[in-house]
Amino acid sequence: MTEGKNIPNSSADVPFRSKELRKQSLIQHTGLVGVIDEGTKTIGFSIYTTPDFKEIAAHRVELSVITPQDGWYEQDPLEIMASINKCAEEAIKQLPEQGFSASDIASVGITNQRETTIAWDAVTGKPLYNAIVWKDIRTSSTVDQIVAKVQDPNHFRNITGLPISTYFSALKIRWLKDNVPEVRQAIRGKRCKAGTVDSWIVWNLTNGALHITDVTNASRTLLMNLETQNWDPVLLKTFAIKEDMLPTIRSCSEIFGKITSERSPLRGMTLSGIMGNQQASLLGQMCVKPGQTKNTYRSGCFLLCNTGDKPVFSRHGLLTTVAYKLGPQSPTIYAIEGAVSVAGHALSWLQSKVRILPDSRDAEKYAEMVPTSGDVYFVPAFTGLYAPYWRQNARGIIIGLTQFTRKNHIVRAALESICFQTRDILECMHQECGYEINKLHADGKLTTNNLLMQLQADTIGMPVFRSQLMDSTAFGAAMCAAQAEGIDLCKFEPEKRYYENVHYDTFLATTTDVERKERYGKWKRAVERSLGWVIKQKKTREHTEENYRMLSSLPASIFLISSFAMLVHSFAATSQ
Ligand SMILES: Nc1ncnc2c1ncn2[C@@H]1O[C@H](COP(=O)(O)OP(=O)(O)O)[C@@H](O)[C@H]1O
Ligand SMILES: O=P(O)(O)OC[C@H](O)CO
Repeated sequence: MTEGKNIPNSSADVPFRSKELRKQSLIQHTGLVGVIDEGTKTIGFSIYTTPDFKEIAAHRVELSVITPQDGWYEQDPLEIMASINKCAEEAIKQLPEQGFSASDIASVGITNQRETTIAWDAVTGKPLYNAIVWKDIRTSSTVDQIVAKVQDPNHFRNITGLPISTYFSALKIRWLKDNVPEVRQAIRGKRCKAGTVDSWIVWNLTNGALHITDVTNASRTLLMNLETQNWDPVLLKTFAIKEDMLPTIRSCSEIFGKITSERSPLRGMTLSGIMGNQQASLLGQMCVKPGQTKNTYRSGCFLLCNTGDKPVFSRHGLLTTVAYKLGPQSPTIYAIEGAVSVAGHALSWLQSKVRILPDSRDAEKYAEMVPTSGDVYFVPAFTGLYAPYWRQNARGIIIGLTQFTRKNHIVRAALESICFQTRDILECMHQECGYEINKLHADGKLTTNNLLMQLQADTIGMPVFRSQLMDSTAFGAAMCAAQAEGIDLCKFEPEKRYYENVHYDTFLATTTDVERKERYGKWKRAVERSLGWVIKQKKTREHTEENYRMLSSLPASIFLISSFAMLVHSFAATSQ
């Protein structure tokens, strides 16, 4: 296990968070709330005052990614827990300086990367395999087979709100079951537990007393029925997943239990919030009315539009998902979502693989050195394209190169690709929901890039409001945990601006309709050329690293046969 490197506490950089302000505002505080923010790249623990939600302490570390093969992304579940403990410990150390101590933390919330799947042994508490990360595409061939058979990638959409895709947890659990002998053995012995990362964290923090997830995370598994908000029997049978492996689905905000792990610096504290990270940032951006839309710019981009208490089902490739349910008796609020798999990740790629960028943070400086992208278009379809295309067979292209193209043009084209992909989704949202989306809330680390924000406004022709509170995700999760019944550190009032010091920077479009239309048209042509590049997916058993030795002991046909069985069942089940 490798421990990630520490990241400086960003709260220190935000001007309004002066020590004086913090001290003045300490007087009326009622309690603190801590948030575990388990992102794909970064894990953090932040501590907020209530009821005004100022971040007074935080620590973040980077999480390693294991990429044994092209398209495979894994993470070490033990590193996830060790990093959470480290972040909590370091953040708590900062409290005395603010006049607080760990005992002032009245409640803890969790927000996490969604879909990423872990299986573990309930007896030993040990993971049975690495976490399979959301963007991993090892199950592509299974998806292709299912889609070919049912003739429709949207076969389960009316139940789950999701298309059949490698993105979601069901296929990952199924892969673990079919390919990891330890998982099969644990299933036979009724010792196997599986779930998204929130479930793994809760299991560890409570010494195995709780195996739960919340409705936002569950809605990303391709196993939850959006209407009943329970595991759907048809889907469980289709993927041959036993319900006893899975966590119980709870609301996002209620007292779940106490943290009891002796390894956790949070021991003794109450766990009262769980939310998928993109839903948490929707709440953190206060997008609580139908039509309000946010985009979080991180490794990927995630656009969510609140659709109120009715799910809106997409005809154009968007996902229908649970936005939040702030208590067992509270209404379920839904959202429609478009996910971009590669956003900031394209910059990381230019930095670490192509090496034309010293650091992702230099992207703005590099791109500003040229006035345009020189008609270069970059479609970063490294693992296919998500919404609205949902094409696994797309691959990345950089097109429009001439002898005058410089690395700066490519960096600028990478930034523009983030903006174009965002526009693709916004156009869909407009068509699906009929809402007049006329502004976009932006957050996430990448939004520090002013040029990106300006290019975004110029690409969509509407204002972009960048929250100065870069971390809307943790803020949303903090509100969620703090408002739980029995914790009552705040009352969730959508009209109220909890963060009175939060300001937005506004970026207004400077382009004409004609310019936008022309450039977007070229983007669409570039996307066209990226589609269908992969003619045949690699077989899942073509593995290269020692980690996968267990695969080689498998009869080659097991996965295919079992996939076929799934299909037969799926047909039978869904045609009833
Ligand atoms: N200051 C910055 N300027 C530009 N890009 C950044 C900056 N910081 C991070 N990024 C990009 O954002 C992505 C990581 O965002 P982060 O929020 O840490 O991760 P994740 O989404 O994986 O949890 C990286 O791919 C990186 O390229
Ligand atoms: O950790 P992030 O910001 O990359 O978010 C990942 C998403 O939750 C995946 O659906």
